[in-house]
Amino acid sequence: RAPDPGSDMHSLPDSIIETSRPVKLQDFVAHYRFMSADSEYHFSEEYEALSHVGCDLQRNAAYMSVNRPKNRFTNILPYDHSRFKLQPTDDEEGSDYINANYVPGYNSPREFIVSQGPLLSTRDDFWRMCWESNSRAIVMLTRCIEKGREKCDHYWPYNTQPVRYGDIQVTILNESRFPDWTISEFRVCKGDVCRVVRHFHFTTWPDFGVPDPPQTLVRFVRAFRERVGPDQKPIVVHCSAGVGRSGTFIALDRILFSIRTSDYVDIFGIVYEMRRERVSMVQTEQQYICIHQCLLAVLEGRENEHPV
Ligand SMILES: CNC(=O)[C@H](Cc1ccc(NS(=O)(=O)O)cc1)NC(=O)[C@H](Cc1ccc(O)cc1)NC(=O)OC(C)(C)C
Repeated sequence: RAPDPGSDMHSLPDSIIETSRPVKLQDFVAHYRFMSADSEYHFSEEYEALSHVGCDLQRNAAYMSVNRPKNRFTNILPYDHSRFKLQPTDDEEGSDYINANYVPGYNSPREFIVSQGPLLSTRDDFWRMCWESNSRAIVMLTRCIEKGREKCDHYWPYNTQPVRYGDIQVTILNESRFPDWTISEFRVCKGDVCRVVRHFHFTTWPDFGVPDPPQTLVRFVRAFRERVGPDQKPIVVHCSAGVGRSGTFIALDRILFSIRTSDYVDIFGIVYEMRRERVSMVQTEQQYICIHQCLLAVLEGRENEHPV
């Protein structure tokens, strides 16, 4: 049973810290109705039961004075045990640091590298992370500017002219614009070695909010997976802080894989596992409910439904 909200989980033996709440798929519609009743009371209780996950984990690298300016937000800091480490440059303290963590997916315990939206001062590090991890896909879930505030640096070229980010040169090869996302291919080169990296940019997901309608997110994940197979990893995922929208996207991706082979779905367990690797993954209760609404739409055959 989950500890009562507000209790100090450090003092609880692992044996009673709840880590999963599987639901039989054939019961999912009834489960959703139960959780939504009484102003979503049971969704609130379940989401609150996740609130302390990860609070025992260390973030020492993030707190180093040389690294603090590399963090976009003071409260979104990567755990030491799962953080992505850049290849350090000789004796430069903090040169291995970027605000990013490995996060498990359906296909691998390190399927995703989840990061904050690059800052102008860290975008060279971001490209170094993409290169050193050999990632061939970047999922971006925020706009660069939202309501007049910078949420993410424009870390890729504005046109087809090549741009250098440290030792990495990026050139846009092509761009396909859709109503809710843009899919581009970049040529990414380091010295004479070049790769193609695909960029999946969801452009209509408000910060702290949910896609409207939720099916839009299902269709985005489908469009992404039509182009990126289960063997292609790691996949870099970011939004602005790299927790709310990024966690919601990864949770849905895992669920859409799992329902192909399992009679059960464990949304609580998926979010629990992600939060052991990166703080606040799925950052609002409405995002947690949105994951359920996406699955409901899929199970009821409504994923391609468009609002009238
Ligand atoms: C609720 N807002 C936040 O937690 C954001 C970080 C954040 C998280 C998630 C998202 N959404 S996203 O992950 O989907 O991009 C955006 C921003 N944090 C800040 O704005 C923090 C303040 C804060 C808010 C809430 C909290 O519990 C602790 C500290 N401010 C902050 O870091 O100020 C700077 C940018 C001037 C250094």
